[in-house]
Amino acid sequence: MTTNFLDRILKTKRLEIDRLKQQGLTVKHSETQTHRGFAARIRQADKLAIVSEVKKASPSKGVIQPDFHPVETAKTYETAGAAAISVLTDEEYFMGSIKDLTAVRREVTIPVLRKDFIIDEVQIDEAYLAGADAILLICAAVHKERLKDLSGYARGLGLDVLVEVHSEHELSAALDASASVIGVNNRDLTTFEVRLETSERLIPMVPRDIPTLAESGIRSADDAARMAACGASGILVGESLMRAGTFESVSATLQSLQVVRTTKLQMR
Ligand SMILES: O=C(O)c1ccccc1NCC(=O)[C@H](O)[C@H](O)COP(=O)(O)O
Repeated sequence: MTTNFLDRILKTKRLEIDRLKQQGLTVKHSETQTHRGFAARIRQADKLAIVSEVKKASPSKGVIQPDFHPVETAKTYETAGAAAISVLTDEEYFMGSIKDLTAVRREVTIPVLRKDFIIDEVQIDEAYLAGADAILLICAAVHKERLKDLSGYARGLGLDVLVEVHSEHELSAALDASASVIGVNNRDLTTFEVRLETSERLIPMVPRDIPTLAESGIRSADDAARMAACGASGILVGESLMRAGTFESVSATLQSLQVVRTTKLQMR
């Protein structure tokens, strides 16, 4: 049997889940928290909503930003007009941390997404306790029925759920799982190949009342305009913002991506 990179990541996640369960990590019902609406921010943005990602490294690119300051980066994103922040919390493959999420959430006022490979309720509890407003669920990582369970569990805690798809088949599972937002990942997580055509094919199939994000490989105003033209409510951008460097350069990059939404999109 061949093992792809996603399988490798999920194997690591199962070990992390065992550790979290051994620690007895769980949400008590008295621990109610106020959440910033992630889906609402994407829906309401008058231009293409930019979910800006705090991402030190990735399996496909290695170290992206060696001079990594998650809180400063997130504050720059917010000042430059990001709709929300995505924090990669995976340690082993992305050099992130759940502590980065807590620190970022404390210093910004916009919603914060936990970007990780979530396959168990205990990881949702961990996200909740760390202060996340939303979590990511990846269709390629869980079976259809588990996706529904995990989405229902997160929404029961008041978290928004971004469900990520890469094919028609996965889109149907995401719709069944009552996603708050549907993300189309342009990156194939098994081969790392990036094709913006994936969003162009799938986003028009999403019912108009569900906000959508085009994810990965968006580097220029032209790319952003292509995503807006196919009806995306917003885009999720990591690498090109992380490589931008200075405050001025990050702001200029982010603002260049905030293209006008299409007429069709304004109706979402
Ligand atoms: O980025 C990777 O190499 C990667 C590999 C395997 C699984 C997931 C991966 N990335 C997660 C993401 O979805 C991206 O960080 C996100 O969409 C931003 O993409 P980009 O703008 O291309 O950094």
